[in-house]
Amino acid sequence: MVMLEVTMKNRPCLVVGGGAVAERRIGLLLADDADVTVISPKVTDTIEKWAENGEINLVREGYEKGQLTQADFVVVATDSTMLNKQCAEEARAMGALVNRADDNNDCDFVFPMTVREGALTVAVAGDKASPRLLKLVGQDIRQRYRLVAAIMPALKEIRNEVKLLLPTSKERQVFWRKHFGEAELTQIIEGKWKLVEEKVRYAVSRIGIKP
Ligand SMILES: C[C@@]1(CC(=O)O)c2cc3[nH]c(cc4nc(cc5[nH]c(cc(n2)[C@H]1CCC(=O)O)[C@@](C)(CC(=O)O)[C@@H]5CCC(=O)O)C(CC(=O)O)=C4CCC(=O)O)c(CCC(=O)O)c3CC(=O)O
Ligand SMILES: NC(=O)C1=CN([C@@H]2O[C@H](COP(=O)(O)OP(=O)(O)OC[C@H]3O[C@@H](n4cnc5c(N)ncnc54)[C@H](O)[C@@H]3O)[C@@H](O)[C@H]2O)C=CC1
Repeated sequence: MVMLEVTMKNRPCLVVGGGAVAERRIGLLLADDADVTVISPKVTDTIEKWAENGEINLVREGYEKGQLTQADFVVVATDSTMLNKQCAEEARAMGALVNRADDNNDCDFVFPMTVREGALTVAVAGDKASPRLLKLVGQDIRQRYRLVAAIMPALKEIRNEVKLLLPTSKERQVFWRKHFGEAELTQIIEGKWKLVEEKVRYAVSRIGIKP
């Protein structure tokens, strides 16, 4: 599998099933403004609220063969293995990519464990070995990189300045490789961003000045 970030805005997505797993996936899709349709006779309270607020289109029926509407991504998450298998086959025949909650070998795409902390997004996948372990790793990463996330807006600003001062991509690459490396990352993690910022800003101020 190749890990990608996909823009879901206005993209037709279908979720079959309305339980806890479906709810989690719908939440992720809505966070990027996907066009979500849910097919399920029963749904969780949260899914019910999304439907009331017009955030999703809810079809209150049990999925039956031949009932799927066109979608780019289909999440299959009913509590019946037989139904899930049938639904995944039908969705694929329509050309959709399928995520099947009860069988990790029958997925065209999976949802990696994703942690967001400010501007930082880290996604962790684990060869489908243990979602529980992924969750723990994700929590650990969020903790470890909290300070990194916090300084990202400041670093972005410096990067934009460097873009204006150094005209070629090659020059910018050389600049960043020289002034921003593992040692700086360690300092940021240790809460010493101000020191790093000072050093990098000094280097920026020296751009164009012969050593
Ligand atoms: C393949 C994948 C496909 C996919 O669904 O995309 C898949 C498949 C399955 N999960 C199962 C079980 C559980 N999944 C979770 C939790 C999460 N599962 C997620 C991803 C993925 N799960 C994809 C793999 C990604 C990869 O590994 O690279 C996370 C990361 C993201 C998310 O779901 O959004 C989310 C954590 C985030 C969160 O909780 O916030 C828990 C933990 C819990 O509930 O506390 C349990 C119970 C404990 C356990 O089993 O470890 C079962 C067995 C069902 C059964 O036994 O019947 C299958 C099916 C199978 O294994 O065949
Ligand atoms: N991928 C993952 O992270 C996990 C996957 N699972 C698997 O996913 C399955 C679903 O898990 P939960 O959401 O917890 O189950 P759940 O029991 O909470 O929800 C099942 C949903 O399927 C719906 N459903 C039943 N028949 C249907 C039909 N004909 N058409 C449409 N919807 C129908 C029900 O109305 C209900 O909303 C589990 O059976 C399990 O195999 C379980 C835990 C985690």
